Amino acid sequence: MASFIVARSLPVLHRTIGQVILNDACKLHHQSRIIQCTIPTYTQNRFYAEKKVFDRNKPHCNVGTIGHVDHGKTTLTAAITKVLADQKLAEAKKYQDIDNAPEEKARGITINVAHIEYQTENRHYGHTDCPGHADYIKNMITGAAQMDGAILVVAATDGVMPQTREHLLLAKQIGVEHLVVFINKVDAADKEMVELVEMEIRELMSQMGFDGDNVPIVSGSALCALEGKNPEMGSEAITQLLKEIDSYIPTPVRELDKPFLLPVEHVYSIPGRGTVVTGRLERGVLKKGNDCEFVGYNKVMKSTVTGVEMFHQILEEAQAGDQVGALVRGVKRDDIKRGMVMAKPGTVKSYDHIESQVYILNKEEGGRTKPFTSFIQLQMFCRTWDCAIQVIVPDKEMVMPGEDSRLILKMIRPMVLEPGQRFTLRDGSQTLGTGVVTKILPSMTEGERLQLTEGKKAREKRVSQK
Ligand SMILES: Nc1nc2c(ncn2[C@@H]2O[C@H](COP(=O)(O)OP(=O)(O)OP(=O)(O)O)[C@@H](O)[C@H]2O)c(=O)[nH]1
Ligand SMILES: [Mg+2]
Repeated sequence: MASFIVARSLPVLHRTIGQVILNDACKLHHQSRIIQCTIPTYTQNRFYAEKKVFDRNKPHCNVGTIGHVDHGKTTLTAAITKVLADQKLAEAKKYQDIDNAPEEKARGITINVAHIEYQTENRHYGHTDCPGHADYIKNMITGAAQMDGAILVVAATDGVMPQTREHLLLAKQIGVEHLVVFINKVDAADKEMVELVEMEIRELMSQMGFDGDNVPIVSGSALCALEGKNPEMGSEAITQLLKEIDSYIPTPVRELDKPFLLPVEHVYSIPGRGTVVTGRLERGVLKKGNDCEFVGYNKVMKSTVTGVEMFHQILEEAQAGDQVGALVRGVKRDDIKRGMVMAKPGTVKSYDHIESQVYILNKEEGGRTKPFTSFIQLQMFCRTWDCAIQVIVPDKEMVMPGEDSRLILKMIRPMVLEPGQRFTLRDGSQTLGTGVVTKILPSMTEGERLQLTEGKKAREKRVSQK
């Protein structure tokens, strides 16, 4: 901890005083509004605090918790930080620190994804805790899109449930290939039940194209670990889980030599500092002083990066794969939106008309039961954005569930896309398929776009009348 001068308005300090350890100098200067105090890091994003420089001494890997609502993903996230904090490898996060939005506290469920940092002996981790509730699947998709591997949490008391399947499916489609399973709540289930759930998971994962026979499955109780009870199913199970994560999820090869690209996940305005955008750096290297461009939603805005951080620690340079916060100059918070891409100027463009190859899920995989034809309106999810689209089936009358098909997609607004990029298609609350961009087509005319907008409005009207 370091001493430094804070010359800010007192009400701000008063609000955060619980987290600030004041020394004698502070009390002396209290009246003169110049406060000297000792403070671990800035709180409420309002302080200029002395920050640590991030020490890149281990490979960085992004993981996270997925699974059905209430199976214990947030409890497990908190438990991991507790167990690692005991080894000085993390800062312990309480359950309430992770689910900290008022609605999350009131309902006891996760709504927004939360990013947490910890380390093992081998790697530095960014951990994304995803919501399990079906209503927040959109947030889950964004969260999972940033993971190199995931922890599937299944409660022994429930076994496989609808969002266990759906999250597995989405993970597969998004390209999260390596999963480790944690069977939770073994304190509330008997041994036979745990064994049955394990068999059920292996079978389901094999069906979905994962290596179900060999996937590491650890059983334990996140709650016991968090409360420091029953170490065998508590802290020891967490340690075992971390070992499996370390060895089973490979560190991906990062594209460091390409121009940088960061899909924007959140935008914050920090008084006195400016606008900060966060997200996972998809490729390249990002440094303070780099010129950048925000592209998406019919806009292109130029800016300059004036600071780069990871988990509130200063980065000399952010590398692909890092969970980054970038301070940018000259753009307001309201100018930037989640879903835009921050990239090296001139390296990306947005498009609204593409050709793609898409696999349409069958009923068993959670997809549609009926075929569809041209002009169906769907929602396309990609990186951190989603957008209404109209589908044209160029080669045949209709596409059956379980089929692979070439599809032309017309988007209601241009977004950043490139050949080879993967995406998910959803119809209301149902995942319909997964695809890859194969070709960029000439931009739509104003008339075509207008037709699309009118079609979307008519559809929304029909849905609201139902
Ligand atoms: N008995 C028992 N209860 C647990 C355990 N882990 C979590 N719980 C309880 O299960 C409930 C749900 O836990 P959460 O961690 O919020 O579940 P979640 O998966 O994050 O839920 P969503 O994010 O809303 O999908 C809470 O009441 C926890 O205290 C466990 O190991 N044993
Ligand atoms: Mg949760």
